[in-house]
Amino acid sequence: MPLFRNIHHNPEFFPDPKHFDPSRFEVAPKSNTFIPFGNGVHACPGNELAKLEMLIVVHHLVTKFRCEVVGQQRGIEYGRFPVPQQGLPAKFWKEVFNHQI
Ligand code: HEM
Repeated sequence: MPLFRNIHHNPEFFPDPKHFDPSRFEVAPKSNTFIPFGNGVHACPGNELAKLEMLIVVHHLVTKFRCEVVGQQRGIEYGRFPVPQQGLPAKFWKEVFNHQI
């Protein structure tokens, strides 16, 4: 199995790879350099479901809730997948928005 983390942290493909910069994806990455769901015969079969779930969760969070991070952030832990060190405690509250289309 390829080491996806190494590919995703290769500065040749992702300059300053440890810097959280979602805007880097405004330009599509070079093919076969961004493979969060793996590839080949064992590529993740839950790929499309996972993306749909993320889209639904983010949609509801940004349209119905407000949030803020509680306490200080302590960096990123680089295991097989990057995760916030000691979790990412956050507070969410429901907000009533006046959506007029
Ligand atoms: C953000 C969410 C997810 C990520 C980043 C992810 C990532 C991955 C990765 C990197 C692999 C290994 C691919 C390889 O070996 O080349 C994998 C395998 C797998 N994933 Fe996911 N996955 C996610 C969600 C899901 C979901 C929602 C399901 C099922 C509902 C799922 C089911 C599986 C299964 C069964 C395998 C093993 C496939 C095999 O060995 O043939 N995954 N996933």
